[in-house]
This record gives sequence, structure tokens and C-alpha cells, in this order.
Amino acid sequence: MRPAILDPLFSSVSGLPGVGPKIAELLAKLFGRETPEDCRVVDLLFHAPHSLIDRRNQPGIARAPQGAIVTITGRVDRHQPPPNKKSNVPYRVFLHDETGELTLVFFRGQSTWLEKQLPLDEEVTVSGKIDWFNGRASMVHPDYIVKASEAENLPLVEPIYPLTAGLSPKTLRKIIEAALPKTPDFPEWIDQALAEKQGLPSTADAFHGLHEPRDPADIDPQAPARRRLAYDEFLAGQLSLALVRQRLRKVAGQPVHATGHLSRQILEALPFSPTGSQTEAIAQIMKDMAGDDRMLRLLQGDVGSGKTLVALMAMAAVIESGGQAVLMAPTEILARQHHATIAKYTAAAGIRIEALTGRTKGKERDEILERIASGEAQIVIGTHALFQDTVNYKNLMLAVVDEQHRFGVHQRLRLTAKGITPHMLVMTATPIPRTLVLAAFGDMDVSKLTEKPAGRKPIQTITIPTERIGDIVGRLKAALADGKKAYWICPLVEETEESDLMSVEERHATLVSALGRAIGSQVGLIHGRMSGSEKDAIMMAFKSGEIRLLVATTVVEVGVDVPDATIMVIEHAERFGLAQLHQLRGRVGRGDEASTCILLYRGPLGETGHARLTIMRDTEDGFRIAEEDLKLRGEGELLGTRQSGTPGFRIASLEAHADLLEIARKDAAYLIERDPELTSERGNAVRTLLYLFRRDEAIRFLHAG
Ligand SMILES: Nc1ncnc2c1ncn2[C@@H]1O[C@H](COP(=O)(O)OP(=O)(O)OP(=O)(O)O)[C@@H](O)[C@H]1O
Repeated sequence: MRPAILDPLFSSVSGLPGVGPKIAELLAKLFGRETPEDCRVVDLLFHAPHSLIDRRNQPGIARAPQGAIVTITGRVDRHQPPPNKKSNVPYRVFLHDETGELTLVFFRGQSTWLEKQLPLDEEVTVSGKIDWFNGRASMVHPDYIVKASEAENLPLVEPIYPLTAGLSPKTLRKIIEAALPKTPDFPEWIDQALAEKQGLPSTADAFHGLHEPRDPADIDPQAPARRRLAYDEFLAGQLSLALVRQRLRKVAGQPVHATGHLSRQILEALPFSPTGSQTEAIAQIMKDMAGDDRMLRLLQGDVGSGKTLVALMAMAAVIESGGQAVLMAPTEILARQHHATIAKYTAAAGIRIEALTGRTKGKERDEILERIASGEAQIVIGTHALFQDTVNYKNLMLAVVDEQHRFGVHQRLRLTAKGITPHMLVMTATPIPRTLVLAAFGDMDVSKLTEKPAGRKPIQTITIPTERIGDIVGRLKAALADGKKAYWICPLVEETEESDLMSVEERHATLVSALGRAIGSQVGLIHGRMSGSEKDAIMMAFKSGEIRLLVATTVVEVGVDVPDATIMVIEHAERFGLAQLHQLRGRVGRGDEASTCILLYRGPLGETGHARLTIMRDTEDGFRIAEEDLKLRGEGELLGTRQSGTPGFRIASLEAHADLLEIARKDAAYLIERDPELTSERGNAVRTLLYLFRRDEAIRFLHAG
């Protein structure tokens, strides 16, 4: 239950003065809420200003700089209404101070209102933007007009907020001003010594500080108010992750007693030997699973580093111990591919594997479910269909989640909510910096595959403007005639957008005709609108070599493994993020042949676009690319917030507040260790914190036994 003290903050924005249905819609849009009802007062509080208007500049009319926001006090000399109502001529009011004359300009000004606001011969104070034209100073629609005697009531410094079309700065400011007094005095969850040492205000004061900046320094991420809220936000995040982890760990794991007889057979049948990194990661996993605690391990490895084999070894150990293992992939294609690869690897060892996805239907599905329930199926590979209610496992000991940034915390929670509590290995493809791992996964144990399999040659990356597409097609034709395999990627914003679909189909058609009859017949097309079995058939044909050029949307982005494909062309490379380009490029350079990646771009490139392509050309190191990506894009996007449902941060910034993340992580661990059920006074305060940041999902598990 949400603490009552938060009720005013979680009431709908519609209850605030000045928020009618139309404004509520706009606010929902601004905060990314589905409906206006989902839009709460607290969303306004977290809406941080990005800059401020300083009205303290009072230079006198003659010295007011062009375009500056200034505050002027002067005497009203004259009103000059337009000649008639229909006229386009504005209403003008003239005033002067000891330095000069200023014209106030009003379009569609109402004379009665203006006469009252700006009475003749009275001293008034106006604030707004100065415009000089032909040696005359004017101010169009001043932001403020008050009697000079009331000038002290003018807001001298005003926050400026991110907006959405249709919502005026003034309206939003007024609404936030109305929301601010609803901030309660929160019970204190911060360690007082930390607050003092860091000079952090209380959370309530921090909200006031955030919205009532007095100086440019107050807008800085290092302003005490912002640091306090950033700490709170990190603490809430770390606490919820720690609670999930505690919950996941609570149920003791089943110790895995590996005999090694299956894994030996698998390894012997492999055409290669594991890398040092793979061996090390496998050893870490074996050690975890042999113990009494449940394993919660993250396996991080750059594209093509060989994560699948590591996962397979873990699964083999579980089967040796009499258990079952599942491998959950984010997409159908990947699930099918993992199934094919693992079936091949495990054939020699006689391990029984099944595939289960949303596509598995009818009698086939019933039979598979039966084999899963009886324990006959030893490894089950699939999509999230693996954890539907109808699926019952005989003895599930290990869940491998090939996360590729697509599932996130919620899926992991759902898994345990079902009462399934196997050891867990989460694989992530794009290497993510440590701070991000912490923010997204909390304190998971981490294994890293830092080396690539031996014999890999560097991928040569070339950037070329689209105008030279003809050259590329010519070179591609020669390479294909020479027996090579290539991908041609067209960007796709949304799988549902017709125009994008058109573009990949059109590209397919133009390439077929440009490549001539012999090669044109070996060009395939794959996109997300195809049925699962169509996609499978195409991927199989590409693997077997029936298709040599695969024109594709980004459905091939993650995990697709065709080691003898050596050419990758990416059209409109400027539209992709770095992480995605790295993933796409990672589809080549997976065998021992040299590979090429051609990034076709449409200019002119902006600064960021240029920086991105340069980084891609300069390095293949996924860790470096991820760090650069973080700099260029910000953390939310990098994590794929929208796909994974991992809440992004509203105030905290991983870059500016990395020190606070570290502190919050330690504090969360300490708190949970001392008070695992959050029942102490501070524990209760912390519950309020979790609700405040909408990270309360994990609280439910406290009572779940
Ligand atoms: N030790 C090794 N030596 C040689 N080849 C290997 C080794 N380990 C794996 N491979 C091969 O390397 C390719 C990439 O492996 P895998 O598909 O597991 O990569 P991944 O880490 O999942 O990468 P991605 O995230 O790009 O999918 C596969 O074709 C696999 O058979």
C-alpha cells in the first residue's frame, strides 16, 4: 500500500488549478503517460527545468542589449491604439526612463485591459525581450507588467522547462507552481552523516530547489538539490534491484553436481577449442551452481565472442545433474537459431532438446509440453512462451536468458512470480559500461568474455555517401560472383510502417535487377512482417548458400550467426545508433575469413552523425563503442529503455552522478542486509521512497513468502 503521505503527489494532475482536459492531454504527452489519468502531480515535480530566465538585468532602456531579457521601470507617456478594429497595426504604448524611450507592442491588444495595466503618467515595471530597430527600442508582449511599487513581486529568476507543442512555458510554470506546495515532508531515508558531508538538502527542499532556481548554478547537475534527487533516484533503483535479488536468492538453488560426461562429449565434437575467456566464464558458472545459493550471473560478451557455447556448457552440467534447462531468446529468429546451433552441438552427446515459441501450436505444442512435464525434454529453447502458465517443468534447474537488452527487470520478476526459481544466467550482447550494469542489473555477478575466438580477422569498415551506391553494387557483384555472402540492411523505424517495408522490398528488387540474372537469383529478402516459417526458410537458405545476398531489415540485428557471411552493407547508417550499428556489423567477422562493413550514409551529417560513423570506422571494440555511445546519446536510449521497460532516470545522470550511484548501491545493500523486510523506521521511510519513484514493484515480494 502506498503511504498516505504520498496521496497528494499521486493525485491526478486534473485536480490542479489551470489543468483542464486539454492541458491534461498535453501533460500526458509530455510525460509519456498513456492517458491523462496516469499523469500525476509527482510527474510535474520530477520535470526538471533545463535553464532559467534571469530578469535581474535592469540596465535602463538606452543600455538594454539587443535580444536580451531585461526589466525596465519607466513612466507611461502615451497610448496609440490601432486606427480601427480590423487593422493589422498593433497597439502601442510608449514609456520612458531617464535614459531613453521604449515602445511596448501588442498585437490584438484590448484597449480597456491595456489602459488599466498601463495608466498614463504612472510608473510601471515591465520585463521581456528587447528589440532594437532603427535606433528605437521596443518590447513585444512583455512577459510581465506590474506597478513600479509592486516590482518586488516580479519573479526575477524563472525556470524554463522542456515543453511539448501546444503547451506554453507560462502555463506549465503556473501548473508546476501549483503542484509544488503539495510536496509533503518526507520521512528521512538518507543517512544523516552522508547528507551533511555532501551538503544535501531534504528531499522536500530539493524539489523546491529544483523548481525555484536562483542562479545558473542551481540548474547545474551538481547543484545540491539535483544531487539529492539523483541520490534518491539511484537509491530507489538500487533498492528495488536489491529486493528482486534478495527475492531471487531467497529460495536456495539446487546444487548442480556436474559429472562432466556430457560436456566432454560436446567439447570433443566441436571443431574448435574454447577461448581462455570462455573457459574462465564456464568455471565461474560451475562454481556458482555447485554452491547452495542460487546463481544470478550476467554473462557479458561482445558480438561474436561465443556466449552460446558458455551457456551450453552450463546447461550440460545441469542435465548431468538430472535437471532441465531453458534458454529464452528475445526473438523468434534467435530462438530458432539457438535451437539449430545447440541441436548440432549436442547431437553427439545425445541431449534431447525442444523448441517452444509462440508459433508452436496445436498437437505439436501439446506433445512438447508433455515432454517438458515428464522431464524427457532436457533443454527447451524458445521465446517468452517458455514461461506461460501452461508450461510445467519437471525439474527446471537453470534459466539462461539471452537478454540482448530486450527483457529487463520485469521479465526476470515475472519468472520468479511463477514460482520458478532456477539458477539464472543472463546474457547481454552489447557490452555495457559498469555504471550501466549497476543501474540496470544491480549487484549481479558478472562474467566477461573479453577475447574473441582465435583466427578472427579485423573487419574493415568503410563509410561512403549514398550517391556512390553504384560503385558498391559493382564491387558487391564481383564479390558474390567470387562465392562470398553478404547482408544488405535497410533501416526500419517501425515494423509496422508501410513506407519502410516498401523501401526494403524496393531495394531487393533493384538489387536483383542490378546484379544480373545469375547472381540476381541468389538474392533473398527478410523482414519482420514475414511469418516465422518464412523467416526460417530464408535464414536456412542463407546458411546453406542457396541465397548469397540477404536484403534485410534490422530483424537480423541481434545474434544471427552465419559465420561465412563476410560483407555487410548498411544503408542510411546515419539513422542508426552506435550500439545498433555495432550489433549489425557483428553479423560479419564471425569466421576466419576477412570481412568488410560498408556504411552508406546520406549527408549532410550532423556533428553527432559524423562522430558516430567515425567511431565505427576507428574501432571494433564494443566496450569503447558503448562508452562513446553513452557520451553521444545518454543512458536511457542506450539501455533501450522503451523496449525493456527498465525505467529511465528522471533526474539522475550516470555521467554526472556516477559517485552517487556508487554510494546508493552501498547504502541499498546495507539497508537490505540490516532490514530485509523494510520494517524499521528507516525501512518504512525507504518504502515511501520506492513509491515516490514508482519503483515499488519489488515491495510486493516482501510479503510473498
Ligand atoms: N572458441 C571458439 N573458437 C572459434 N569459434 C568459436 C568459438 N566459440 C564460438 N565460436 C563461433 O563463433 C561464432 C559466434 O558465437 P556466438 O554465436 O556464441 O556469439 P555471441 O557471443 O552469441 O555473439 P552475438 O552477441 O553476436 O550473437 C559462432 O559461429 C560460434 O560457433
